[in-house]
This record gives sequence, C-alpha cells and structure tokens, in this order.
Amino acid sequence: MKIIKTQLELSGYLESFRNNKFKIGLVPTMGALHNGHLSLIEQSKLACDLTVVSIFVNPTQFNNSDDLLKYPKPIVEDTKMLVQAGCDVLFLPEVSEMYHNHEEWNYGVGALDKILEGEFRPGHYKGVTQIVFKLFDLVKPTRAFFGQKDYQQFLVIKKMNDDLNLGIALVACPIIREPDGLAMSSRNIRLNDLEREKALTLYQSLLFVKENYHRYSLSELLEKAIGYYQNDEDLKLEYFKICDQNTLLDKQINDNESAIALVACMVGKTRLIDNMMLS
Ligand SMILES: Nc1ncnc2c1ncn2[C@@H]1O[C@H](COP(=O)(O)OP(=O)(O)OP(=O)(O)O)[C@@H](O)[C@H]1O
Ligand SMILES: CC(C)(CO)[C@@H](O)C(=O)[O-]
Ligand code: BAL
Repeated sequence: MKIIKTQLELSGYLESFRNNKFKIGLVPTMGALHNGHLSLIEQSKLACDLTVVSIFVNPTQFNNSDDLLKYPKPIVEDTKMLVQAGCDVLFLPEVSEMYHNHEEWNYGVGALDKILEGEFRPGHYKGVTQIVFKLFDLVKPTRAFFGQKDYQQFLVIKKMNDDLNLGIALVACPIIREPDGLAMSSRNIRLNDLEREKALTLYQSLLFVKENYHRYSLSELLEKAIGYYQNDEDLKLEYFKICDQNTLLDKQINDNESAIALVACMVGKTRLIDNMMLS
C-alpha cells in the first residue's frame, strides 16, 4: 500500500492510472477504522481497479471542539487494517495540507442543512461538503463509497454531486452492526461498559419502530420510541424522527412509500447516530 501525504504527490501518482482508464474508488474516512469502513473498501475493490482511502479528521465539520480533540487517531492500527484489506493508496494529509488560512466555502447545502444533524450540528455539512469537494476534485474518482449510517450526509453529498455536475457514481453501503445490533462507529470506543449497554437503546428503539410500523399511528410510534430514552440520565435524546427517505421531511402517514427512522442521542458524553429503513 502506498501512503501519500500531499495533494501534489497524490495527483501525480493517480495520473497514470487515470490515463490508463483505471476505475478509481474513493473511500473518505476520518480513521479509527472498523468493519463498517472495511465494508466500504470491500465494495470499492469489487467495483474499481484502484482503491484510495483517505484518513483525515476534518476540523471544519466539527461544531464541538471537545469532540474534535477527543476524536481517536490510532494510525498504526489503521494502517495495518488497510494493508490487510487490500487498500492500494492511503491518503493521509495534515490539516495545513488541506486548508489554507481564511479559506471560504460557499456551497449552500439548502434545506438538508436545517434539519436533524444540520439542526444539532450547525455548520457540520458546510464542513463536510468543503472537504468532500476537495477530495473529489483531487482524486477524481469513478466511484465514491459512503455508509448509510450517515444517511443524511449521503443525501447532502449526492445533492452536491448533482448541483455541481461532479459526475461521480456515489455508492451507499449498508450499516455494519456489532453482533448485538449497535451500529459500528469510531466513537463507540469512548463508551464505558454501562454506556455501551445503554447505547443499544438506539438499535432497539429503531427495531421496535420497524417491526411495529403498520401497527400504530406515527404519533404513537414516536411516543413509544421516545419512551425508550426516558428516565435515564445517561441518555439525552436529540431527535427521533420518521422521515421520507428522499427529502428527510417528517412522514405524514405510515404508508409503504420510502420511510426511514433516524435517531441521534448523547450516551454519556458520546454522541451517537443510527437509522433504519422502514419500507
Ligand atoms: N457501521 C457502519 N457501517 C457502514 N458504514 C459506516 C459505518 N460507520 C461509518 N461508516 C461510514 O464510513 C465512512 C467514514 O465514516 P467515519 O470515519 O466518520 O466513521 P464513523 O464510524 O462514522 O465515525 P463517527 O461516527 O464516530 O464519526 C462514512 O461514509 C460512514 O458513513
Ligand atoms: C465523509 C467524511 C470523511 C468527510 O470528512 C466524514 O464526514 C465521514 O467520515 O463520514
Ligand atoms: N461520520 C460522520 C463524521 C462526523 O461525525 O463528523
């Protein structure tokens, strides 16, 4: 595996592959890799001739400085995992390599920026689109692979890809879970044993809503789902919503048309998100 730290070296390295019409797959990550990330790499290796994984803890998408400071950075373990997974190129830039001072980014994310993650993490998607645009522009991938765990992020990136005619095939990959159902996340390692148990509430409440989607009205479903989080001081629910899969606007009726339940919750000091398709 080739490890590259500068944009100049990466674009130079990729040029001959591009000229030879190699299909390039890009898997953008923030590191602290787990099986969720590896599943994206696997998909890229199946569909592309060369797989580039980026590890970059992007400061502009963090609205909480403590969250940024505490973000895990186990680069030695990550590198080993990437070699084992058959990654071809690891792009590992410093912050100063990706940003210069007083840089502006004015792509408007629109309505998706005001709801759910956009509401609770102001400026988050501005930072995500800023870095993903840079990575797309640099790597010029044929395909880019993202996890459905960050479902709203996928819709935001899809919109940018369409709005700016970037022409990249975007692939949404299923959520990889621990055996008990907890969605894998780099932030899970911050949970203590008790919090790890309580974190399962996200999966359990989503599963309840999926299994009972046609049994109760939407308001009853939401009330029962929110009930999972009540009376526990370690769980601070930010939102539990049942939305249309395309717009992420609240569903009005529980029909069979593209519904998704999404949740964000603080478990102790760790913020977790999860979601589940309902139809
Ligand atoms: N459990 C998972 N299954 C599938 N894809 C995942 C999973 N977790 C993360 N991903 C995807 O991996 C890519 C990189 O995500 P990232 O590096 O932020 O990892 P993460 O585990 O989501 O970390 P965190 O949620 O703590 O920020 C994203 O496209 C994300 O959606
Ligand atoms: C897409 C991404 C790598 C951009 O920093 C990040 O938001 C993530 O890991 O999901
Ligand atoms: N996987 C989303 C990255 C973030 O939480 O900032």
